Formats: sequence, C-alpha cells, structure tokens
Amino acid sequence: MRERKIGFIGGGNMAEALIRGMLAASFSAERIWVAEPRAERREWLEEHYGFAARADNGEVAKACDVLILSIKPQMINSVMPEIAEYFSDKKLLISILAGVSTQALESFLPGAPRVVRVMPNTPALVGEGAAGLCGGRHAREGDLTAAQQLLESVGVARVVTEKEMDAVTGLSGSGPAYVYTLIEALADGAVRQGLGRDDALALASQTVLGAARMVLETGEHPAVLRDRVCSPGGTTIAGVAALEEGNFRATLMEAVNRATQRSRELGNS
Ligand SMILES: NC(=O)C1=CN([C@@H]2O[C@H](COP(=O)(O)OP(=O)(O)OC[C@H]3O[C@@H](n4cnc5c(N)ncnc54)[C@H](OP(=O)(O)O)[C@@H]3O)[C@@H](O)[C@H]2O)C=CC1
Ligand SMILES: O=C(O)[C@@H]1CCC=N1
Repeated sequence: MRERKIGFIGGGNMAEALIRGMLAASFSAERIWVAEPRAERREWLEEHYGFAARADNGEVAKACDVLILSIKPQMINSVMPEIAEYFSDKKLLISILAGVSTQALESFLPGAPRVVRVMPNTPALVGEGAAGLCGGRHAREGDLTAAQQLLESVGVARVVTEKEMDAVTGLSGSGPAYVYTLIEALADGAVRQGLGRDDALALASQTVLGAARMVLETGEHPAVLRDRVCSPGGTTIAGVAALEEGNFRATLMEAVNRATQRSRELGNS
C-alpha cells in the first residue's frame, strides 16, 4: 500500500484524521492525493500537510491506484459517476461512508470492481483509531489485507461481515462523540464541586484513557475491574448507584442502537 498512490475523494474531517495518522506512520506525502472542491480547504490542507490538493475528482481518480471515498453518503449519486469514468479492475476503492454497502458502490463502477468498505474513527489522527472493514464481491484477499494494514498504521482494525458494519458505525465510528460527552460531563461534575477546569479535564481524560488501557491490557472483564474500584460502603458504589438511577448503561446501549439504525437509514436513502 505504501508504494501505491492513494487518492482521497473529499478532504474533510475523517479524511484529514486518516491522512495525519498516515503521515505520522511514515506514509510519503508525495503518494497522497486529495480531491476537495473548496479552494480555502485545499489551501489549508496543502499548507499543513505538504501535498497538492486537486479540485477535480476525475484527476485524482485517474492518477491514483487506491481511492479512499470520503465524501458524505448523501453525495454518492453525484460523485460516483465522476470516479467511474476512470475506474478499472486495476484500481481499488476503499469507502469510509456510513451506511453505504459495497453492493451499492459496485453498482456505480464498471467491470468487476474491487471495493472495500471501512468504518474508521477520528482518533486515527493520533494513531489510536478503531476501525471495522469488509470486502465487496470482487475484492481480492490482498485488497482486504492492504486496507487492514493501512488502518492498522493508525490504530486497530477488525475484519467483520458486511452485516456487522452498521453496528461498527454505531459503536466505534460514532463512539468518540459519546466519550467526549462523557469526559466533558465528568469534568463538569468536578468543576461543580470546586475543582479547576483544567485539572478537571486533564483528570477526566486520563481516567478514561487509563480505564480503557486496563480493559485492553489486563484482559479482565470491565465488571471485574469495576468491582475492584468499589470498596464496600465506599465512594465509588455511591457514584455507581447514581449511574444506575440515571440509566447510564441503557442510555449508552440506546446511543449505539440509534446510531446503528441511522447508518442503516443512510444506506437505504
Ligand atoms: N467524521 C467522522 O468521525 C467519521 C466519518 N465517516 C464518514 O466519512 C465521510 C466524511 O465525513 P466527514 O469527514 O465527517 O465529513 P466532512 O463534511 O468533513 O467531509 C466531506 C468532504 O467532502 C467534500 N466534498 C463536498 N462535495 C464534494 C464533491 N463533489 N467531491 C469531492 N468532495 C466533496 C467536502 O468539501 P467542503 O469543504 O465543501 O465541505 C468535505 O471536505 C462520511 O461518509 C462519513 O460517514 C466515517 C467514520 C467517522
Ligand atoms: O456521524 C456520522 O454520520 C459519521 C459516521 C460515523 C461518525 N461520523
């Protein structure tokens, strides 16, 4: 993958997170192309990352071996024909679009198009992404491996079935937003009790990071780790009781559920 020209179609937030993570992982800027319609955004990307951004999707589609489709799902009907003109079985399309199936993408492309659908997340920007991916009907074994390697250069990547992709979207694609809300709310709670804002945000963020690493590195179930924090008659169980009263777990499950449903809707629209 590192030797191939990689072209992003759409230079927005998620594309930038992947690009920044890839550059930090020693991908050469010369091999990264971006198509982005807004001049101001093109200039900003060029200035910050040192590659030439293009206005024309066709120019990038023609020049690159691997295309990373990073437009909004709602734009697929206008953008895919511009790519299709230059697409062939020699090229690989990697889509990061929420909800849009490999079958829907294939229907725009000629021949037996090689398509891989991935659902990354923005922490890829700091090399801590969490992504799911699946191959389309004509994707070769090496295509899935290449896409997985690219995503693993910016975090963790799991191959899943296409049916599971909407749940991945509801969990890890959208998940950073849930966690930012959690961090903000934890910090607010401490500010309310008189702690300074900077200290509160630093301690809340590190607590989330530390707890996540405990789950990943000890291999213990989160409930076991939680029990070890809850001293009998102590402070934590009093806090946990408040979470239960507020339906914290049910609320998070519902957040994943709604985002998953929305991903399915985007695929059907
Ligand atoms: N944000 C996230 O956390 C994640 C997003 N995704 C997926 O990534 C995709 C992009 O999302 P996100 O980065 O958040 O959205 P953005 O709006 O930030 O990015 C979309 C980009 O596409 C550009 N664009 C608009 N029209 C065209 C066109 N005709 N041709 C080429 N590019 C065009 C936009 O340009 P302009 O500058 O004019 O707006 C913008 O830069 C979505 O499909 C989303 O589902 C997947 C995982 C996580
Ligand atoms: O909100 C969205 O639709 C995109 C997909 C996953 C994260 N952001």
